[in-house]
Amino acid sequence: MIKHPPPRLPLQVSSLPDAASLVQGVAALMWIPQAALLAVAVQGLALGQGISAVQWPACGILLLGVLRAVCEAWGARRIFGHARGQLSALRAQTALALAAGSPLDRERAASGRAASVLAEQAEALVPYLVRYRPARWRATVVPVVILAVVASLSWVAAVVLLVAAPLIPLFMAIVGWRAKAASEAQMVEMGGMNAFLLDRLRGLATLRALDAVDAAAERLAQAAEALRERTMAVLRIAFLSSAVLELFSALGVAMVAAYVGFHLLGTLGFGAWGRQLSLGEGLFILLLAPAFFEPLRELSAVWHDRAAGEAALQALDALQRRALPLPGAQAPVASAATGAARAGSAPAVLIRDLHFAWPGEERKVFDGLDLRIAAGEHVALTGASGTGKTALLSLLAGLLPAAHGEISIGGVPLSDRTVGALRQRIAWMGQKPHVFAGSVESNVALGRAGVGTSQVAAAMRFASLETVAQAHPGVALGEGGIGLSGGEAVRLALARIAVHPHADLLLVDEPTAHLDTETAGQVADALLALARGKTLVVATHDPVLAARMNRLIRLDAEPADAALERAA
Ligand SMILES: Nc1ncnc2c1ncn2[C@@H]1O[C@H](COP(=O)(O)OP(=O)(O)OP(=O)(O)O)[C@@H](O)[C@H]1O
Repeated sequence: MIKHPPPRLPLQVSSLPDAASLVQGVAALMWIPQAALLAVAVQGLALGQGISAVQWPACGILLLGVLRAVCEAWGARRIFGHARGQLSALRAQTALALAAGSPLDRERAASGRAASVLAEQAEALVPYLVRYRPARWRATVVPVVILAVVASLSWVAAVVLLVAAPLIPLFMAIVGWRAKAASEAQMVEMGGMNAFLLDRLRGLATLRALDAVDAAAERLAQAAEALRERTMAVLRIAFLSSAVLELFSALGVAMVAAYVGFHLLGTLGFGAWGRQLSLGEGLFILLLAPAFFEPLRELSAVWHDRAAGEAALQALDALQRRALPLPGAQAPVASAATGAARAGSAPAVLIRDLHFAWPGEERKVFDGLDLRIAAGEHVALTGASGTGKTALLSLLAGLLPAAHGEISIGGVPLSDRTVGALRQRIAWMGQKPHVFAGSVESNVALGRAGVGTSQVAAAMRFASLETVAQAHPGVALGEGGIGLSGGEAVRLALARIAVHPHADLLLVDEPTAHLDTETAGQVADALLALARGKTLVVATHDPVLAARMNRLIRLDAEPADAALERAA
């Protein structure tokens, strides 16, 4: 029995400031000595010391300026590199989690949405990590240090800063809640629109044939309009948060300036720990006041990056949710050599007490199914539509996890550990083989290891594909197999199986559906030629194909003992 994987851990980015953020914080604090030197120079000029009062402070300011620029540049480079690394890791983790879901999971994220989240929305993590996180760290450290320095000279100026400062985070928090909700809504809208667009583009032929293009275009226009409104809402909130902050920081600086001015004029003689501030000290406080608010303003400017970054993290996290895991997805992939070593003669297939129900559904597709297929036997799975032929083939191929029961292939029980190696000896042909955009050759080879041009050419000859016009070098097929007829697409799928070197269990789903009698006959001939000496399980409604198999298994047939019971 296939075990379900352990519960997934939520996605996280490391929360501690790294060395680069620390260096950037120190760079921001360098303004304090720079302001002090500037104040000393002005004080010297005021005392009539002339150019000599300016020379050394100017050198100091310049040196500190260069040092600050170097620190900021180094920190920014490091933070950016680190952020890209973290984003790549999160993308890889999400892509792996997506790949670890069964391809038959109905609840899988729509391809358009997954692509939109992985490619576009995930990018929002870079500004979040590069701008918001360091800004948040600077906003917690720099104002505290500046406040302490200002308080050592004037407690009144410190109190003014202290009163103005908490209003900023308070308003930002209020705005931030709205920003997060707006950002999430915008991203959902964008993902939904991408999914819709991709889906409708895939079904364009159907829409065009049934004259439903206008309706789809209208829905798309509505989705674009909704996205525009959501984007404007996010921008409005971003502007609002900046405006709130600018207002409070301007008020704070103005109040400090008013106090320092009146103090120097002697009107407000208190607030400097019982002494009178000098011109230099007053100027120093004045220069520090905007620097006190600077990190908070920076934080406000990047506040919407936080909302977008957290929404992106949640979206990446949501992509990892799955109702149906892919068996063995967590186990290492077995090499072709392992598969070859295990394959000797065609395998027998044994199914014992198999139970399976789709997630969230009461009705069981299989409720204790027992089946035995001998080594090298060719069987046809038949039964009314919906009886579970495709589901059974998928369970045998390890594409679906069984709830209970045992499947063994060539004496090896199918489990998370063995499924990778067993797939090496299974050839699968689904009901709707996917044809990728590209050449016929690349569609046959599918980039599989050990599949060279000679094998591809032989497989194409076998499936009579080399006579197809689209199989000429330099001719590429369109998305979803545009350029191939239905019969040619089936032959392409047969060529894919033919090229598989180790496959000795062929699982084939309705290969002759929708084909004319002659083509269906050719496909059946090719399939039987391919299955010589191999075990073949084919799901079919085609009585002609079924008649050519060794045995027929009706999935909707009543179990023998149940029938006996009823007769009794
Ligand atoms: N991915 C899926 N998620 C949930 N239910 C599914 C899924 N695929 C199929 N089903 C349901 O499972 C049941 C068995 O489907 P399955 O495709 O195995 O039938 P089938 O015998 O192959 O039918 P057909 O002969 O029409 O191809 C059906 O009731 C179908 O609606």
